[in-house]
Amino acid sequence: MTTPVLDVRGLAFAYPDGHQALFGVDLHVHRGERVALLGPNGAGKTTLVLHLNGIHLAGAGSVTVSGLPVTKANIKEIRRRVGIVFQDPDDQLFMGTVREDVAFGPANLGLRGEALDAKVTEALTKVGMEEFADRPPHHLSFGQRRRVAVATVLAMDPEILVLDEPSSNLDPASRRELADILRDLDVTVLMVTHDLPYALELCGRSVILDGGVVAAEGRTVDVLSNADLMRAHRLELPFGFDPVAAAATL
Ligand SMILES: Nc1ncnc2c1ncn2[C@@H]1O[C@H](COP(=O)(O)OP(=O)(O)OP(=O)(O)O)[C@@H](O)[C@H]1O
Repeated sequence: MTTPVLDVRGLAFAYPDGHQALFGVDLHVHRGERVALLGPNGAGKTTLVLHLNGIHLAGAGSVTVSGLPVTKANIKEIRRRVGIVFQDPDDQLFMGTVREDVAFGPANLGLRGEALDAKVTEALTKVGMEEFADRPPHHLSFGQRRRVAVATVLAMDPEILVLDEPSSNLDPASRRELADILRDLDVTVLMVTHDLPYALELCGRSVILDGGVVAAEGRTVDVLSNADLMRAHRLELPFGFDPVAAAATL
């Protein structure tokens, strides 16, 4: 087996108020995989994600991205390798135009001129937003802003794309369009989601985090069709949704 792109080992973390959110998490994501991170509210999913690019630093254990440990000293390179798309695109878009927002990261890495323009166009094209390059982000719809947020991260050529609740607040058509975009990207993905059909559609493997530990993992169709496991971790499928039947149509 190759070295995982993302290798989390024994990760434990307590917040400054003493609340322990992670109790020794092991998670491995290999190149080209799309993995869903599932779990009830308060399980520690966001806390884990915030360790992947060094917003939080491990209390115990380690996080390694393509062999490079997430430490203060490596933070710049880690943030190039790990692109996080947060739940609220407004946390990520702060420039006057879409083009400037997408250019911000690669410009910080020293890209200039035509090479920078080409990188911005490439990233916006991947998310179908190239026509909106000169618009102010706050003139876009929520779904369009989420796509631009994805483009700001893709422009950095990340080794792993981490998405926190990518389908939240999207109408059904935007939700489907984003799924089509994500499926076509040639990038390793870790996706936190409560949208279980979305996890099934996009991610071959799912990991359940609960109580700050990995409680189970396996093929998404197997995880979602295990009624006892689902109940134990407060995971609920939409009424009438049959994961085995749905998986057969993918
Ligand atoms: N800044 C903080 N200080 C103290 N405790 C925190 C802080 N942020 C989160 N927590 C606690 O850590 C635990 C894990 O929270 P986290 O946000 O990682 O869960 P989550 O799985 O992402 O939940 P959700 O599905 O609701 O987004 C929770 O008990 C939460 O109350």
